[in-house]
Amino acid sequence: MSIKFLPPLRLLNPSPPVTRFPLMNVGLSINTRRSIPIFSRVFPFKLKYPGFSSRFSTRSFRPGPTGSRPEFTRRTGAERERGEVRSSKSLVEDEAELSDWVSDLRTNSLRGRVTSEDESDSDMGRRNRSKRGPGRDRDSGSNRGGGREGFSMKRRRESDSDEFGEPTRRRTESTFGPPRKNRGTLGLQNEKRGQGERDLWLKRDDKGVKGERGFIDDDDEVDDGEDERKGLMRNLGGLVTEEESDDDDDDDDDDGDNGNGIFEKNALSSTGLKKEFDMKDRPSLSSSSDSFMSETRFDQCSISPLSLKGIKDAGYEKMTVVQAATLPVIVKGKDVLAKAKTGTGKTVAFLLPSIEVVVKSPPLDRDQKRPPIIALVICPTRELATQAATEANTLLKYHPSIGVQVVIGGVRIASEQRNLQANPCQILVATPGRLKDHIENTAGFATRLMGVKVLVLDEADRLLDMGFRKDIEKIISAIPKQRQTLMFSATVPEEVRQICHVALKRDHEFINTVEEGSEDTHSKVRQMHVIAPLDKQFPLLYVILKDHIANDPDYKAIVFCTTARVTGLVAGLLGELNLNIREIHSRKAQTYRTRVSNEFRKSRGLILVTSDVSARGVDYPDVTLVMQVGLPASREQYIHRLGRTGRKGKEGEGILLLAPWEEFFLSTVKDLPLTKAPMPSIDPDTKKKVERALSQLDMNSKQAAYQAWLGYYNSQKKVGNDKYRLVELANEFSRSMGLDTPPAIPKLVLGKMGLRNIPGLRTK
Ligand SMILES: Nc1ncnc2c1ncn2[C@@H]1O[C@H](COP(=O)(O)OP(=O)(O)OP(=O)(O)O)[C@@H](O)[C@H]1O
Repeated sequence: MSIKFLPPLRLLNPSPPVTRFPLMNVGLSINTRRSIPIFSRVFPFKLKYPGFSSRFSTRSFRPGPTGSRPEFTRRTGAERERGEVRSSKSLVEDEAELSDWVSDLRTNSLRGRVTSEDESDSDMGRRNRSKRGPGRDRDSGSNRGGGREGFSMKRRRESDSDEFGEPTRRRTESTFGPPRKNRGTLGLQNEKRGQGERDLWLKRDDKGVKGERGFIDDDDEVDDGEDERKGLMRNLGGLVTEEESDDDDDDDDDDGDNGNGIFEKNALSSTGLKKEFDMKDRPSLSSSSDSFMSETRFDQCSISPLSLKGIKDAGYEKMTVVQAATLPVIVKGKDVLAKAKTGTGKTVAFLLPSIEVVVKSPPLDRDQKRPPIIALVICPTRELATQAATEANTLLKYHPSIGVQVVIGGVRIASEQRNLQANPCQILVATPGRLKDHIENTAGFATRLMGVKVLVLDEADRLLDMGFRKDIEKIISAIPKQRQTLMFSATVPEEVRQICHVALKRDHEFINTVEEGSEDTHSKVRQMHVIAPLDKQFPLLYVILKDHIANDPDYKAIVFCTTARVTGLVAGLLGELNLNIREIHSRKAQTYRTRVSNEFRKSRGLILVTSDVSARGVDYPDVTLVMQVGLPASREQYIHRLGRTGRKGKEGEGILLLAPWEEFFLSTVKDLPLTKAPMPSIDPDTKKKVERALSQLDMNSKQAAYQAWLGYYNSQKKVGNDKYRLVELANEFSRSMGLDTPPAIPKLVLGKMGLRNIPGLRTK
């Protein structure tokens, strides 16, 4: 048996010294049976599937090899200064604050505080807002984390009107010559894409999700500022925590298990250390090295017969690579941090074992006043949460006694409360802000959460970034420590590895299905960049989209923009240019977002113009092109956005449109096969057409876009550091919208941005 070890560099890659995570120290006595070391050293991962490392690696994080108190490394003052490893500090800064929060919950929950069913969401929202102070709200839509939308202090309600009416599909001529089949947008090979994908947007009316509409009321729009939080991730380097959860770590180290078929050898030895893995034990992969499918069938794993029936009905026979790699480990009860490329079936990978935990739990007693929630799935966006709940319902087809519900921002909390009471569920899918609202305001909810046995953080790196982490910490403090935690993402930057102890046990497995030396993106997705000054970008966007449409009548494109307001502007422009577009961003009502999302899922011949609310996880089948206009907030965000195409091993195309001064971004993705595209030409007619369309756009939308643009780039260190240059660039953007004079910005907003008295800005 040949055993491959990972390169020494990686073996010498311990996490930073970690201290006891203060959150875990607060009044939750439940299931805490042992004291936890104050410091622990996270040991290098172990290769779990030797010889298989080229396909995926798995790392086990453990205390010292002898089980002794782990060592820790002291940091020098200089290191601290550089912020390489910051001293252990929760984002919930005051430990006492968190402690009070939790004990308050307990008291209220035990008292059975009743929230009036008539209490409107807005009332509650107001109350919460005032409690949290301005700028603290999340799912209820405050502007947080640096004012991605120009620091507007107040969110506006938006009507739920469809601005674009019926599709206006029009065949257009290709800028690069006559319409060509089998040619990419920018002249590259473009084969016909697979058709007839199963429509996964199944609805089950007998379950909590009831499609989307069942839970979504019409009249309350609040946006959760998802856009506004992006971009913070990159700053995590300076905010890395050393804290560690103080979970027990040996209970899960059970000695192998009984019936996990092919994965039997993956058992842990009685010492808690892994046995080496034999090549023949690894899940075999389908013949194509690029395939996301494995050769392992679901029935080869210890899954309940009813779940297997559900899987079969869903059309799944074999596991995807990430499912085959994680399922056996998860069903043994281990905590798992898993990395797998976009569109490769991570949702099923965490839902299926979570369902199995519910199956093994005592059945729900309908008369129980506060039936426990057993599996808690947290997703960063509403669309993603709804999608995960829908997938759960698909898998639960033959488990009529297991219920799923979703709680997300933008929906009346009172209606969610009614549903939670009327249809007790064992699986809850939630966005963080709304979940926290329920913990604080829904009678008996905190008690129900004490039944959680599995916590899932989907898009884990996102949920642990600064925009969400504080809420996640609070949520974690409200559920039992003795639980299994699963974290999944297509991107797991080192910073996240270092702070994952916020949620995971020390002995968790890191299962990385991205082949060693391979990119984080799919080889079947052609990636190109176009560098052009701002004044050329709108015409270029139009030309590229038109060319794509001409090449592929079955096109389905997504255009990502930097902020919600810029998205609104671009959507307006492309609509004015008679392209068949829809728009989704956080400034749109949730009902509208849901409707558009569903429509786009089913459609062809449509362009979705969106902010980063659609960047992660959303599974739109057969997207042919992903365009990213302007600086992506981070390398991770670039990868997730691109991942909306090329799902399930299909082909796709990605084009990144940057200004020359944004070219520095390319260095952050230089390991990805991103090539320079031939510069499309803009004929004078096209130029005029775009100018005319711009002139038709509402001034308010231009003003809002300008302010948002300024806010976004101000928050991007590389651009925002030089305020003078930033303002010059913003005014260039303003001119690109056809404005001779840049719009005025309220003084207060400029003050918040740190841009007062910068020449070139107009104030009001
Ligand atoms: N075993 C399977 N066989 C075939 N298709 C599958 C299987 N498991 C999942 N899928 C399908 O694969 C697609 C992508 O799955 P999913 O959305 O979970 O990907 P993901 O890895 O979570 O992507 P992202 O990183 O973008 O969130 C979905 O349409 C899903 O139904």
